[in-house]
Amino acid sequence: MEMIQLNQINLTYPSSEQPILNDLSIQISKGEWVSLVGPSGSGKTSLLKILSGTVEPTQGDIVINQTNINEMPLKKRHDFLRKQVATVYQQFRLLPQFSVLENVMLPLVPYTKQKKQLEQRALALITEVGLDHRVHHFPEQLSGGEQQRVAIARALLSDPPILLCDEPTGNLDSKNRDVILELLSKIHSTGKTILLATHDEVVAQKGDTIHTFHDGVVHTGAPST
Ligand SMILES: Nc1ncnc2c1ncn2[C@@H]1O[C@H](COP(=O)(O)OP(=O)(O)OP(=O)(O)O)[C@@H](O)[C@H]1O
Repeated sequence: MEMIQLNQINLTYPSSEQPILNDLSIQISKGEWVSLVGPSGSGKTSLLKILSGTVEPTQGDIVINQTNINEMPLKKRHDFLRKQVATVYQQFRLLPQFSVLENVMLPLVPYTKQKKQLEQRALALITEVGLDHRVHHFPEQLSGGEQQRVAIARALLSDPPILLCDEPTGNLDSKNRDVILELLSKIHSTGKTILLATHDEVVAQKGDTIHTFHDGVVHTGAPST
């Protein structure tokens, strides 16, 4: 079953004339792990932003989980995407003044009355990423790899079927990279669909499919075995 369909997506940012994505059409199955590779500036982050609703394409249809999101009013679209998609960033993006537990809980605090249940879920996710001994630490007290594990727990809080990862290991050494890849593999095995942009060949090879971006178009291939 298809989880994501992108039909003839075009993207030109208002401030430039150069199209970033040119008639891009890709289908992604439920549970697929897709690597997005290609030179800097080729549009990988832009595509992830289109899927998280932070950038609107100039043209084209986006169908997520059988729902055409172009046809939705803005607020409904954002509510829908909040449940379907979560993003993990290269820079972790944790809030420094909040503890690990608070960072993981925060995205759903405005939407939840049952704070105790939310806390229990956050604690379970923190344990799942192997950081139960760091629950009350603050981001600056954690290594980069640990911070990224917190960010992954935060992304999983709403149990979204789709995880977007933008260069998630770009700030990590190879040992921490491997820890994050192992964690993502575990998450993938629970049925999540993963789209991961990377410049790291080792990371790209983890995908079931590799989409290579170049000059606004995309070539699709399988990882080498
Ligand atoms: N808000 C914006 N307004 C104008 N141009 C933008 C905007 N965001 C990105 N761009 C441009 O769009 C192009 C694609 O950027 P994008 O970040 O999608 O590339 P990328 O493949 O993810 O690059 P990298 O591998 O360096 O992260 C770049 O030339 C960038 O400068």
